[in-house]
Amino acid sequence: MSLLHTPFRVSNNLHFRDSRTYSNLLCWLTGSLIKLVYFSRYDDSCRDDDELRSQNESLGSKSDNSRPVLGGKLHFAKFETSKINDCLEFIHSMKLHLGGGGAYKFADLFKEKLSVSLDKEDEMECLVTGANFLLKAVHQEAFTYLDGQKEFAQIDPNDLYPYLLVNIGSGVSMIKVDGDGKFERVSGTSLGGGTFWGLGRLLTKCKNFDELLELSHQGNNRVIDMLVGDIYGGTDYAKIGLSATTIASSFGKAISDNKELVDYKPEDISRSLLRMISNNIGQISYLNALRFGLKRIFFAGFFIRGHAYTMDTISVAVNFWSKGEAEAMFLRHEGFLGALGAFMSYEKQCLDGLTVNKIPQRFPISVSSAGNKIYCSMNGKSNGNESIECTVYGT
Ligand SMILES: Nc1ncnc2c1ncn2[C@@H]1O[C@H](COP(=O)(O)OP(=O)(O)O)[C@@H](O)[C@H]1O
Ligand SMILES: CC(C)(COP(=O)(O)O)[C@@H](O)C(=O)NCCC(=O)O
Repeated sequence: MSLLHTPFRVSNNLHFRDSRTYSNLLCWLTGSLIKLVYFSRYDDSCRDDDELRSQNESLGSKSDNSRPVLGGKLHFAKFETSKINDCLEFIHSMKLHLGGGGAYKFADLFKEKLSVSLDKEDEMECLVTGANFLLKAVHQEAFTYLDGQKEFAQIDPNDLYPYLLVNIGSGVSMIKVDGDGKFERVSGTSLGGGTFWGLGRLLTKCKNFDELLELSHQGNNRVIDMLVGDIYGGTDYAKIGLSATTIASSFGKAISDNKELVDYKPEDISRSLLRMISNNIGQISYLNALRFGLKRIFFAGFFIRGHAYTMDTISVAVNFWSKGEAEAMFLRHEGFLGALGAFMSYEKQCLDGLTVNKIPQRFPISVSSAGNKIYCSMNGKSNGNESIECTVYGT
């Protein structure tokens, strides 16, 4: 693991009891994107602690009157790594550096600009902690996506394990998760989000990731991909279960066409590339799920970006290779698992005995995490900058 890919948190004194201005920042700096997770407490004039306590109790969450309670929100934000200065400015303007988290390559920068030091965390461990937390605590976190239909999955926190977590960042990690802190990284592939963005940038001259993704909407992969039908005179190869429209060879037409790069539309290139990467990840993921008898596969990482075509392609690949036996699921907070996991570990280490109690507004879900009860609800739109309402109990 390179330092660039290491999650960090800022060490700081956390004045938990005297916490009117409490904000705890966790900053995750990796190859492409910097993720921030931070907690801000409600303005005392908006909600008082008794109100929060009784709200939780009315929803079934037991609280201890002797412990201080903080109501607030967990916020999520992301910045491109090249825009580290915007990120620092944001942290500074929000005064987040006064409370907590974040990465090594930028240690000096953080020290110089914000006067905070950075601690190192284990990436896989944080990913798993973040995934377990979200899957157990956040209502409507996981969903399936097929043929344009998004369906939220009902996850029973008591029947979550084992599952395969596929994190699609710059590269791809496949992790078999058996419990809290119990996991094994079983596979991976270097053909991931960085490959899509890197090759896409070179081949289309797109200036940013969103532009490349947007292009793929309008493209037609059949212009560049060689289909089974292209090989067998327009017909299926039914005997081995391949329809005429199945991709036989990604980018395969580019070898036979007497064309140069400029002759292809960037839209078509983007589409083919997106399908190639998504298909491949879906297939390898399923094979690993099969290897360990795992029925559920959760896909995360910022490559996905809640993009319909990406999710659809991954779902179709899993469905195709498993003959309908396995199902791909996606997470609303796809890109924040590591940051959230590091935030959770910070809570555990620095705030001994802390209970995070998240306020369920409509769908209370009780989960037990390291002996603590967690309740939560979501605000905002999926996979963007959003927040989770929560209350925090101190010791
Ligand atoms: N704004 C963006 N800039 C760069 N890459 C992006 C952006 N949004 C999504 N991505 C995709 O997300 C990938 C990085 O995913 P992420 O989960 O942040 O992993 P990493 O930890 O490797 O940075 C990129 O390789 C790219 O495919
Ligand atoms: C090295 C990494 C864990 C780093 O994580 P990332 O920043 O890509 O999210 C990941 O890129 C990866 O698992 N790459 C694939 C390596 C392989 O198994 O071939």
